[in-house]
Amino acid sequence: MTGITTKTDGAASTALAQLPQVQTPRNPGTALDLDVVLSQRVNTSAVERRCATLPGRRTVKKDYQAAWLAKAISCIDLTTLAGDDTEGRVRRLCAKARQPVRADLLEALGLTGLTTGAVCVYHEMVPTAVDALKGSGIPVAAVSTGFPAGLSPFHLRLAEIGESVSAGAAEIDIVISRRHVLTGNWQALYDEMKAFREACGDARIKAILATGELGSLRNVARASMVCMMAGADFIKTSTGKESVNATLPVSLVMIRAIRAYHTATGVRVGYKPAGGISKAKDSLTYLALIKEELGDRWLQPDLFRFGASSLLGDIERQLEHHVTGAYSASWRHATG
Ligand SMILES: O=C[C@H](O)COP(=O)(O)O
Repeated sequence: MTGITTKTDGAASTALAQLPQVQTPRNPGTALDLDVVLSQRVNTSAVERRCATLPGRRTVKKDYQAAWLAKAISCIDLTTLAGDDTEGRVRRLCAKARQPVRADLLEALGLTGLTTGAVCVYHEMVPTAVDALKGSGIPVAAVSTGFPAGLSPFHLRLAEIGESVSAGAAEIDIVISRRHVLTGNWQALYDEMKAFREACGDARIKAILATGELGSLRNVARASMVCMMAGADFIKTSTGKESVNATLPVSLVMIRAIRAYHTATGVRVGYKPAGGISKAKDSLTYLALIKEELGDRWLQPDLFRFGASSLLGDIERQLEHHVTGAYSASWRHATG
């Protein structure tokens, strides 16, 4: 991905939009340390209190908001994961990933080089996406391992990863076995995650925890830690198919696990909230949370992504409002 430049005024907007595009080293993982895993505890009411104040307290306005929204776009894994996906739909999505905002709005904002962070599809659509994104530098992410339930035979889940990597996917979003978390079988979760990581080879691996199915925030914290110890490059909340997907409390717990892992190992693991994030305002809240809890280094696409199918359309509407002062109907902004 190329660097983003923007004409919007202000040091903060410049700092946000122009941090150098880098690629963090991969997470080599550690041995499974059950003492550390079992020491993960969550004060649920404190987490809820912190999250309740966040959306109202943190608002950015005018040019700063435009710069933050451009930042959000650069961190979107633009996603289509539907049973009726076609090559045509995936090609339209990829065109949108290459140019996420209408040309006249980009021109007015003085934005150049803006793309989404990746395009995320099912395995069958990987070759189409790879072809459509050729030369753009935008990676293709494939959901894998029997997504979304993760209940297909283990050897097939490993083979699926290999197939997607061979087809050109640079990122693999795996789903963990929720039952290993629900039964406290941390060794099984670690072994599974490690095997998935090995099957990925050079492709970056995102571990989808499906947090809405893990029963408690404590389980979310422990599963996050085990997946990072087993070498996850990213931890991701949800498939988008659970009845509860990304939430701020779950995000705070996962982000703090990432911070603890970084403190212990020096390794930066990425974070991807996914599922149900469709409003520009919500994207700003997530960016503020990351900035406050992890710092600016995590506000780069190599360490932060939104998994979202419809967020981009709302961000584009907000950017149009920023430029013209008027809101247009959502159908005027093609989202693929
Ligand atoms: O990983 C991405 C999610 O499946 C997208 O969910 P969404 O359609 O609710 O944005």
